[in-house]
Amino acid sequence: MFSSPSPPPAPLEKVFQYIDLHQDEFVQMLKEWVAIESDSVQPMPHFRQELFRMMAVAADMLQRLGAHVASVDMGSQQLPDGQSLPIPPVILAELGNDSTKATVCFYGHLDVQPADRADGWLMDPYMLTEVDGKLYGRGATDNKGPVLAWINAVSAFRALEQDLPVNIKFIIEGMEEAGSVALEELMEKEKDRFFSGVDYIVISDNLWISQRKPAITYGTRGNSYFTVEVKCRDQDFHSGTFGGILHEPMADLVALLGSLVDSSGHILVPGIYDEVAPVTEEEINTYKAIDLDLEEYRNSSQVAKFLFDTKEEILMHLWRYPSLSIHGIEGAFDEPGAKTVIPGRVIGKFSIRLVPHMNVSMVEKQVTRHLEDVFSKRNSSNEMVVSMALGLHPWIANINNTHYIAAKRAIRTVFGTDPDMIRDGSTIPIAKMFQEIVHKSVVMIPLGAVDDGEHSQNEKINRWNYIEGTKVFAAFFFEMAQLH
Ligand SMILES: NCCCC(=O)N[C@@H](Cc1c[nH]cn1)C(=O)O
Ligand SMILES: [Zn+2]
Ligand SMILES: [Zn+2]
Repeated sequence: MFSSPSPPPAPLEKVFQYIDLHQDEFVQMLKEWVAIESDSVQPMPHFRQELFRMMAVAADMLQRLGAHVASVDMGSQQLPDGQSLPIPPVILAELGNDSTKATVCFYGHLDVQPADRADGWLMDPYMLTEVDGKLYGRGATDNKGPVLAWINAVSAFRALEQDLPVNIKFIIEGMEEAGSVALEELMEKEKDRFFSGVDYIVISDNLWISQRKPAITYGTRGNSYFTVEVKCRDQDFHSGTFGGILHEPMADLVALLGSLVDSSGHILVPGIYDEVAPVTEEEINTYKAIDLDLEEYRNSSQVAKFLFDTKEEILMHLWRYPSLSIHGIEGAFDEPGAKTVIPGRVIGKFSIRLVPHMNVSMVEKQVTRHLEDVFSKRNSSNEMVVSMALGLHPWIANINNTHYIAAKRAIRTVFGTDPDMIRDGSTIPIAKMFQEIVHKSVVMIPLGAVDDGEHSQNEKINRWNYIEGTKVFAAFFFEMAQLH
């Protein structure tokens, strides 16, 4: 699949050698970062302390590299149970201020998803463990490895006393997995200050679609997340005493949830597909060019059969069509055993992944109207309340922008192949914020392979991806300077 990469341009040769020679140090650094339990999802003081420690370690490292570093106080987070927890600082750092050079800003996050050995990890999730070139540990690929790869690339130039080809800025947060709490306000505040001199944004917080072939990401879906509450009363009922004489909340809710999507994945909410961008022939050709082995993908996902049979259909339904997922029911009886309960109040949760040019508030109206219609036909005496808890916009970029060209060249230099040009079916809300608030164009340069298992048990990054990814970032600095 790959031709062997031609030798890197002379200025990069030493940098690549340096990266190869120092790879064990880079892995050791990742080990130290993974050992910090910077879980932003579980609202416990221990994890918050770890998050603060993580941000301090990163700030210190950037300072030692010679960056000017500000750790911005983000205030506190009010939790639904009344608890208030401090938000870890966001790092805004800059290295170089040469007006003749391009300024590239890297966004990353150092918080992680929860991880517990008892959930099925084969090793301590906070002890980076290498097996067959795979570096297992929570945060290894999401997102500590890629953040470190960017820093390693900068440090290689510094150690060799080579002039950095671009000015670098960093925005690094510690609450991404909890929804990037308070980040939007910071971006509003900083758009004419920290971000004013930035030319391009790079994010490396997603994965390739292949195990071996690199990729560049130019779009993500958005998400509108709904809750639908059906309530009879605040207490449960005995089904022997009340079964047969009630409109049961759970029966209403199951009918409501069952009205949303059919067995072929088609969303049944009227009007929902109206604004979806029409498919073009040119676009279909881009999906054809992508190197996806459907059988390998299906097998590694442990799924018997997908809803669609061809690569093009699968990619389109992941990236450029909306999808509706039902996530769970709060208040439902979900324990083992045969409890004869009728839940008195239940809350269903589902979300719709949004694509260009769907509009969040239009989707909110369409979903609410549809659920009200279905509910009214049931003549239920229960109360129903629909709310949209999250409304995240889809993001799509122009792949002809300079930083896309630089990223493609950098990947070709390191891997000897052109990248897959991909979109991502999930949501990285900050990309749209950069576009809408800061008015900067984003390129996503993922480093991890499709089987890295972000958010899952046994998350890993391959040593190869981590080290070659470090070279990609170094080559990217060089290519950006050539194109500027
Ligand atoms: N590959 C990057 C994944 C980032 C991610 O998991 N984002 C979340 C964000 C989100 C959307 N709705 C609620 N949170 C995702 O689920 O897409
Ligand atoms: Zn992430
Ligand atoms: Zn994540």
